[in-house]
Amino acid sequence: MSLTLQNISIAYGSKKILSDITLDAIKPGTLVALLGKNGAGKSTLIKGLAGLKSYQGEASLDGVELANMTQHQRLKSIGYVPQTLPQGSSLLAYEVVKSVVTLQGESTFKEQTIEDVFERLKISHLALWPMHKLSGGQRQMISLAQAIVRKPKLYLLDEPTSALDLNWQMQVLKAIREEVSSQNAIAILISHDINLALRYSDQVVLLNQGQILAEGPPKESLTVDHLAQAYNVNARIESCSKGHPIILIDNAL
Ligand SMILES: Nc1ncnc2c1ncn2[C@@H]1O[C@H](COP(=O)(O)OP(=O)(O)OP(=O)(O)O)[C@@H](O)[C@H]1O
Repeated sequence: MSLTLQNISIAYGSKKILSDITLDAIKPGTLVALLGKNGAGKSTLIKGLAGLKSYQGEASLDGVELANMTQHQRLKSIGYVPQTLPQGSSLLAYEVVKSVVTLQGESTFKEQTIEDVFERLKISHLALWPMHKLSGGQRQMISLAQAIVRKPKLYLLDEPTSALDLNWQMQVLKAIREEVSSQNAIAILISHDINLALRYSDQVVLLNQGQILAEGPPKESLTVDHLAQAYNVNARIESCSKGHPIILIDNAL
C-alpha cells in the first residue's frame, strides 16, 4: 500500500492554486505533515485527495486513482477530517460517531469498536453528551473519532488540533501516530505548529506559492532558509534541554 501523487494541479476557476505537486510513493505507517503559510494551498490539496475538488494529474492509493473511487470505496479507504468543526446538534456524540459506520454499510460492526475509539481518545465521558453541549475542542475530538472508527488506509486531517488545548494537542498527535503505526495507514496532517510537525511527523511537505518548497524528513526539510521562504520569518533551530531540536521564531521579516 502506498500513496503516490504525480503532477497534481488544482485551480479554482481560472485561478491556479497548486501546480505539479509530485510525491514519491508514501509508505504505510507514514505520518506526513503538510505545512505552509495561510493560502498556500494545503486544504485545497487535501480536498482534492478527499474527492471534494477535482484535480489534474494522478493520485493513487494502492494503485487506485482517488478521483475514480466510488463513494463507497472512498468511505472505506479515506478518513477526512475537515477544518470546520462538526455542527452542534441534539444527536449524542456516540450516535454521531456511529453514523459514519452505518453510512459505510458495515453489517458486522461491533459497538465495542466505537467504545474502544472513545476510550483510546480518552473521550468516553463525552459519548452520551448531545453535540450542542460540547465545546469546539470536544467537537473536534468527535470529528477525529469519526475518522478513526472507520480504520481508513489514508487519513486526511485538516488542522485536527486547531481547537485543542496543549494537553489535547499532545493526546491527539499521539493517538494519530499510534493509529498510523498500528494500522499501517498513511496520514497527511495539516498544521501551523511546526514544532509538533518536527516532533511527530515522519515526513514534511512544505508548500509555497502552489508548489513544493521542501519535502523529506522533518529535520532536513524545516531549515532556517526554508522557514524564511515559506513563512517570511527569522527562525532559529536550537536543541532543547532534552536534546530535541526546537524551532524558535525571532521575528517576522
Ligand atoms: N472556494 C474557493 N474559491 C476560490 N478560491 C478559493 C476557494 N477556496 C480557497 N481558495 C483560494 O485558494 C488558495 C488556497 O487556499 P487553501 O484553503 O487551500 O489554503 P491553506 O494553505 O489551507 O490556508 P490556511 O492555512 O489559511 O487554511 C487561497 O488563495 C484561497 O483564497
